[in-house]
Order: sequence, then C-alpha cells, then structure tokens
Amino acid sequence: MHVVVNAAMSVDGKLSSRRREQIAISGPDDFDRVDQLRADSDAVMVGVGTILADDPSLTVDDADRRAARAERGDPENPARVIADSRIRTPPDATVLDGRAQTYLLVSEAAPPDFIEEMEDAGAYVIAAGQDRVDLTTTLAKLEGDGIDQLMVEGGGELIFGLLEEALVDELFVYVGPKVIGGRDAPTLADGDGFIEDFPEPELADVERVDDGVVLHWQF
Ligand SMILES: NC(=O)C1=CN([C@@H]2O[C@H](COP(=O)(O)OP(=O)(O)OC[C@H]3O[C@@H](n4cnc5c(N)ncnc54)[C@H](O)[C@@H]3O)[C@@H](O)[C@H]2O)C=CC1
Ligand SMILES: Nc1nc(O)c(N)c(N[C@@H]2O[C@H](COP(=O)(O)O)[C@@H](O)[C@H]2O)n1
Repeated sequence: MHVVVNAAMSVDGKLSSRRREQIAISGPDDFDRVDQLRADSDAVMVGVGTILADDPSLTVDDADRRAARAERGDPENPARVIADSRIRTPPDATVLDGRAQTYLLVSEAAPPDFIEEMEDAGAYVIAAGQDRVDLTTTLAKLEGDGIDQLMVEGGGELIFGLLEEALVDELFVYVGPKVIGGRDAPTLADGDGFIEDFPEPELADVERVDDGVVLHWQF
C-alpha cells in the first residue's frame, strides 16, 4: 500500500485553532489539488477527531473527476476510512451517508453493540489492537480489500500514529498565510511526539499555490 498524507497548516504549524473547529487555511487552487489527490486514491482516511470537529464528506467534488473514475471502472468516490479507537463516531456522521464505502477501524475493546450500530449505519468494521487501533494490521487488511493508494487528511493524532509506525510514504503540506497560535491547537503531528529516531523525510518539491506553498516530502 502507498500512503500519502495531505494537510494544510498555518505559518506556525497549526491544523486548526484551540477550539478545534474547521479553519480554511487552503485557497481555491489548493482545495482543487486536494480534490485531485482524492480522485487519484482508492480510499481517504481521517481520525475520529476530524469527524467530530469537521464532519467531512471526504468525497470528490469535481463531477468530471468522478466521471473519470467511473470510466476506468472505479467507484465514483474513493472509500472512506475512519480510525476510531475510543468509539466516538456518531451514527449520523456525513461519512455514513452511503455516497462511498466506509470502513471503520476500531480496537478490540469496541463493544459489540457499537459495532452492530455502525454496521447498521452502513460501515464495514475492522477491529485490531487492544485499546488503540493497530494501524499496521488494519491497513494491511484494507490492502487485502484492494486499497493500494491511501490518502490521509488528518488530523494530527492520526498522522503521528502513522509516522510512529513508519506507514507514511509521502507527505504534502500546504502552508497558508495565517497565524493561529495556541499551545492546545492541533499541529501536523501530535500524539506523544518523538524523542529519538526522528523521521527525516526528503524534500521532493516546493510549489507556490494560492498565497502559500506546498511542500512535498518523501519518506
Ligand atoms: N488543516 C487540515 O488540513 C486538517 C485539520 N484537521 C483538524 O484537526 C483536528 C482533529 O485532529 P485530532 O484531534 O488530532 O484528531 P484525529 O482526526 O487525528 O483523530 C484522532 C483519533 O484517531 C483515532 N486513532 C485510532 N488509532 C489511532 C492511532 N493508532 N494513532 C492515532 N490516532 C488513532 C483515535 O480515536 C484518536 O482519538 C480538528 O481541529 C480538525 O479541524 C483535520 C484534518 C485536516
Ligand atoms: N486541505 C485542507 N485545507 C484546509 O484549509 C482545511 N481546513 C482542510 N481540512 C480538511 O478538509 C477536509 C474537508 O472535507 P470535505 O470537503 O468536507 O470533504 C477534512 O478532512 C478537513 O479536516 N484541508
């Protein structure tokens, strides 16, 4: 599986404010670039923190891109993948609206009634890991289901979890013209943080987009 992380951050490295509400950091050209990345992916993944904060659709906006996917025999939209260790996905989340297949990755501590509720809401549930989703195992299961190209949109907890397990192949970061600040505002990689063996990606490209810049890193 090839894993591509994409996120937009402020000048000071924040994905959102301390209120964890969705903030438009990208401009129109960057949102279009993100839409193309989605269209090129078999699945788009976020953590449940992003579901609760943003209630995203994770679908492809552009009708021509959806048509091109259908023409090559793919579903119009990539599948959606939610990592949810502590069982917080609301059954009325937009990702459960039936517009694309939705996988819910949970830990083995997920109660059977929650799994049943999510399956009734249309999700395909994969459980691995004691108290926290085992990302290596669950991504391998997704690959077994035909997901070769996985795009991850955030947030910072999930991105750190993937980096910790050395699962990231490429990282696109849009740095937009805003300063957000705040010690409790989410950053690109949160979690416990590294204290040694820091991942050191190579800079593959830098492109000016809207009033900011896209950094392309390879691991
Ligand atoms: N600017 C941008 O490009 C984006 C911004 N955001 C922002 O990020 C914030 C949400 O981010 P976070 O609170 O960090 O939540 P998150 O979206 O990273 O989700 C964290 C959750 O993922 C689940 N998870 C399961 N297994 C995990 C593992 N092994 N490692 C890590 N997490 C695992 C856990 O239940 C954990 O609580 C919101 O404010 C949202 O607006 C989110 C996506 C993109
Ligand atoms: N690329 C990007 N730029 C920003 O400025 C953002 N705020 C985000 N946020 C993420 O975009 C997704 C929105 O999804 P839908 O358009 O509702 O499908 C979601 O993952 C946000 O957290 N991204």
